[in-house]
Amino acid sequence: MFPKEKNGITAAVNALASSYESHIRPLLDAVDRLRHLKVMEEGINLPTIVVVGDQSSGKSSVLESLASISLPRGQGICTRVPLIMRLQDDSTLSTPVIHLEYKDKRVPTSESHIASAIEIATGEIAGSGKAISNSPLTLVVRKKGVPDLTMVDLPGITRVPVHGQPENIYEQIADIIKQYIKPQESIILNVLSASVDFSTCESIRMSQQVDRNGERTLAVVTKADKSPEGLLEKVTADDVNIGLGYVCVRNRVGEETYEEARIAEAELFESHPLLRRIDKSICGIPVLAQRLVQIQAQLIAKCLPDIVRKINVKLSHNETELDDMPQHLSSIGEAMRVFMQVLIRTRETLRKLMIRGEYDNFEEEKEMHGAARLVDMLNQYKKELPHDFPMKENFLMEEISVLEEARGIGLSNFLPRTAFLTLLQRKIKEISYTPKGFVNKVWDYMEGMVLRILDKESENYPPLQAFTRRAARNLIEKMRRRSLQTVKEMIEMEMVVDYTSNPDYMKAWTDLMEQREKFMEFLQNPLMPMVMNIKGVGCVDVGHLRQQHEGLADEAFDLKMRLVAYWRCVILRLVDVLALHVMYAVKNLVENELDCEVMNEVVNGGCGSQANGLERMLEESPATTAKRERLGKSISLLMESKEVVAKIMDKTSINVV
Ligand SMILES: Nc1nc2c(ncn2[C@@H]2O[C@H](COP(=O)(O)OP(=O)(O)OP(=O)(O)O)[C@@H](O)[C@H]2O)c(=O)[nH]1
Repeated sequence: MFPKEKNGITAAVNALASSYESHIRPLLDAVDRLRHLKVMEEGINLPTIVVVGDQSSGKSSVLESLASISLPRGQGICTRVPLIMRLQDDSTLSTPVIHLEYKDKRVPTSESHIASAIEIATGEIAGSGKAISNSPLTLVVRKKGVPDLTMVDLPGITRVPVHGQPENIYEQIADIIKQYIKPQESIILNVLSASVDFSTCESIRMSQQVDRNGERTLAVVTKADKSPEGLLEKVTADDVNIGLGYVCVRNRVGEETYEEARIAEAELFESHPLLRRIDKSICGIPVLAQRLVQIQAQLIAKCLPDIVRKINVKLSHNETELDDMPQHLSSIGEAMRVFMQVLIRTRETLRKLMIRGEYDNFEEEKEMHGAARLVDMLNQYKKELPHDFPMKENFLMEEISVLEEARGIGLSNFLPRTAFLTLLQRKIKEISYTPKGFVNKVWDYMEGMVLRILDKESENYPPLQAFTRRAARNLIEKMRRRSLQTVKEMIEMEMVVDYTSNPDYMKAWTDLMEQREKFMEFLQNPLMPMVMNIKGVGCVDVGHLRQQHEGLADEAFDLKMRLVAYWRCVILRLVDVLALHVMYAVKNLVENELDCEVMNEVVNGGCGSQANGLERMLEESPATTAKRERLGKSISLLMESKEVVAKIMDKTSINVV
């Protein structure tokens, strides 16, 4: 499929270029355009050939050989920033056109100045000295006969910091390398010196961490001229699991020209007694160039559909996020419109939750099921109220002592009303804390509900929230006070007036009084048991009434039966009236009062020098502005990227599956 090696790199690459120009070039241009657009900052990885290797393994020399240009080279750390090297074959050029791109700058340079230009640029990015940086430097070389390749050269891995290097240099370099080799879209070009045992190479250890089976790793063995012994055995044994295979090379040595270097390399693998035994299909820079061009084309074709998908997903995600962001308000009119929407939505949500019992948006949040929670609170309140007339002392003793104190001169068969009222008041006082507790509970709950809904509906406008929260709290306090006043009046009315039109009262009393005769018989007949089961009261001991209180017992029994019958009406009234009051107040709050209170606070709240709520809504928080800008930038970048990829998809036969 690929042309066989002819006389050196130029011939081979020319042949490649003519057969693949129409396919590889546009794909490469598209990927480079995406790289230039910094689409990787959006979390979209691009197909990349990443050059890694231990320090001084010969990475830069390999790149130099491929490009036939001089890069900074030597002992110690030379590559201090990721160097993206873009080689473009341009047969129309008689002299190469070279430039560097970094920090939004484009710096033209020439073949003879390239090394120093890179050193200057590296210094600007990473600072002078030996420090390293993660910001890349791009080198674009347009030259006749170079392979169309884009590769990233990374700083060499060093365990021991040399003088002037930070203590954590290893971690810093390892982090950069991992970031580049981790994505599945990266091909790892692992540069190994023939003079070392491959299994001890740090770069092998690192690439194995991200590419266990070596499927994405190609090894280039340099310095074949310096250490030819055992090289054939090493690449044949493949102890370090290199999936894409090995290519052995000899780079330029000393002041050789690139032409001289290629001739020397060809001779070396042709005539050296140890090296000539190595298969020619894995020897020399021209072979490496062919392999890389082939791998790169396959990689791009494989990755492009996924890149398109990722761009689309990211784009629609960012567009939705931007759409969901609060609208930037520029006039009071706009602020008013948005505020009214907040009010309307709040009212509708509360209406559903508190009145209609529709919980569609809060299905899982039981505490938000307002109408049902109000019923729970009412049931609990009902349970806490004593349904039977409370009795503390022995049966009828309290009634007898009250009757004794209420005696006056008059006919003895009239039951004194004051005795009835005294006992009633006493018992109502005892239970008065229960209705108070109930209304407090209701308004505590309502405060939580109203604040939560208001906060949710106005979450995009934090300055508005301060006003709406204040209004809601004030209103709930007002409603709470009103309810407590209602409870107070209700209790007072029960204490001063004994009245009911409920026919159940007379029916119940008559029913209870039918036990009177039997009760008197229990008192008068010493043979009867001491304990009697009285309807409405339960099993009671009556022995203490036999000797001393027989005279008043009959009257006290009647009084007790009236209280028992009436108590049921009182409890019913305390429950019913308060239930109606609470439901009415909640409905009123939702339908009318909340709107008025919030509106008043927002429009008139910030008196004097302070801005009112609507004016405050016009102020956007710096975080929101920054987010809006970031999303806007990201969307235009992704749209541009999408266009770049769409064009290339049209030109080639690659489809998104
Ligand atoms: N004889 C010989 N020397 C080589 C070969 N390849 C590289 N060298 C020499 O090895 C030294 C290190 O090479 P570089 O290309 O700078 O190594 P590097 O991996 O880029 O170095 P750092 O970026 O500093 O990690 C240089 O002096 C090169 O001239 C080769 O194939 N044969």
